[in-house]
Amino acid sequence: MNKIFQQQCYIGGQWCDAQDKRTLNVLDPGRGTILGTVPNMGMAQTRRAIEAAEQALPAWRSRTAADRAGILRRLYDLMMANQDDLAELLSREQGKPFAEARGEIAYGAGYVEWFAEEGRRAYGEVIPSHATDRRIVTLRQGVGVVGAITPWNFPSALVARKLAPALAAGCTVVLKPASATPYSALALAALAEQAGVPAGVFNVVTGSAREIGGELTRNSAVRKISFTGSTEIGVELLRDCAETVKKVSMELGGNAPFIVFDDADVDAAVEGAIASKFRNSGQTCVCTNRFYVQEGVYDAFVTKLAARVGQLRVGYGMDEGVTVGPLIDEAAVAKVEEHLDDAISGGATVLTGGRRNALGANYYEPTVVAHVKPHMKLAREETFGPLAGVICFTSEEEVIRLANDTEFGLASYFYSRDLSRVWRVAEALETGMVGINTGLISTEVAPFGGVKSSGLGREGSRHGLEDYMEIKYLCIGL
Ligand SMILES: NC(=O)C1=CN([C@@H]2O[C@H](COP(=O)(O)OP(=O)(O)OC[C@H]3O[C@@H](n4cnc5c(N)ncnc54)[C@H](OP(=O)(O)O)[C@@H]3O)[C@@H](O)[C@H]2O)C=CC1
Ligand SMILES: O=C(O)CCCC(=O)O
Repeated sequence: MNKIFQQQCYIGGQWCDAQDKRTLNVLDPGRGTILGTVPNMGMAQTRRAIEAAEQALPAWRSRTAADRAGILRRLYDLMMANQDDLAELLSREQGKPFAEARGEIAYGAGYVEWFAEEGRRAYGEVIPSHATDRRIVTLRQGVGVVGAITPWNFPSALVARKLAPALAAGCTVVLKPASATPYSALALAALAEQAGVPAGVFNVVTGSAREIGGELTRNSAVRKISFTGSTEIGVELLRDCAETVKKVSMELGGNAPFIVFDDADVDAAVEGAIASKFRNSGQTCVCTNRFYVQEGVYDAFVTKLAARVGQLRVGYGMDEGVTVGPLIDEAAVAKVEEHLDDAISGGATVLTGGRRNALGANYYEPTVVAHVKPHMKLAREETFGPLAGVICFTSEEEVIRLANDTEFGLASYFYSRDLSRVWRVAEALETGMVGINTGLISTEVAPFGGVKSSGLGREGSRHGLEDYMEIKYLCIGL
């Protein structure tokens, strides 16, 4: 554990403190205790990290793709060899159950392995020419220095999902991880160092979001910003990136609908609902935020869902058998309470849960509420917690209108056994990702991303590499 538990930042291949030695405490959300500290850096040290990334860029981008792939492959091996230690660190700083944390490490490593392979296939093209004395060729080249900003809900996998395509494409990276969960990112930097990632190719800066973010977005040496987090901050970053016309990837908030039609397999839908709603205690941007169940199966679905949710075991992430950990902080618990109070005051009924858990301030019981109405807060705003509100609907046309009646467009889910309906509904839903008869859609081989206010760009799949590359067109006179 000692090798990967780093409490310093990583800049230009050196582990370092803030210039003025200021630090931030990092808490264990499950116990409220202090896990350690990290440097509280600002603008000057971010600039230094960008300079280190700029200096490392020419040598890194001129290595062969196979060479970069070999280093990424070693990083993948190291992540898997250290899976348990990484998972424990992740569980302690973020709160998710250890088994889920192990899953996140493997999921993140999957991106590293995928992009190690995909980087070798960054082909250009030869285009039939418009003139007999010219030839047209395109090259795909890495964008340059990348600024990456990641959230606390997947502190390891979301770093890997940005770092791996960037490095595979020949870019260098300055990362600002979430202040609540910096250790998983610093652990990846330690493993990247062991894997042979050269000094300056991957830099991690912790501290003031405004100062670090401000420098990353305004510095003209940074050619791309890749952000995962709230829509509010994403919009601010987009505005700040406009001045230096950076390429951007934005993976922002969601409000995923989960629709169960009368012809669905209700038991399968209940299992899908558990996976999609209660993963990471409901703190995932693709988590279901509102359930729509058709009138013919409504009662059966809510009864079975409540019974199944009642079996979930709330507890400290590192304790055996725990399936739902704490939320990240008390503000997150307060948001769940606000959404539940709003629903109850509008006539919704609690079927299970509906209160804080005695384990501590950040724990909340997994909750199911029935007779929810589409105008209620829990159906309009991202709850980001273990609260499942179920709305009854009558027709396909009505539910499509309700599902699309949101500024967000990240993920959606539906259950149906009617093939024609499957195509109709999949095409009509205004989201970047649709889970059909499944509640789990995340994998490194598929393009992850949203439409509308849920973001720009795709992560994972061959499209994920594209987001870190530019096309250069060569017109060759003969
Ligand atoms: N799409 C998703 O996966 C996520 C969505 N959310 C949604 O957002 C809500 C709020 O969560 P929150 O953690 O506050 O999300 P934020 O968007 O505030 O944080 C995400 C990341 O952005 C950083 N950040 C914050 N402000 C700035 C800034 N001005 N410039 C540059 N970087 C900045 C944060 O740093 P720091 O930690 O230092 O503040 C963190 O690294 C959640 O309840 C949820 O609804 C949250 C997380 C992930
Ligand atoms: O919350 C997110 O940003 C999504 C990360 C989890 C996933 O990839 O499914």
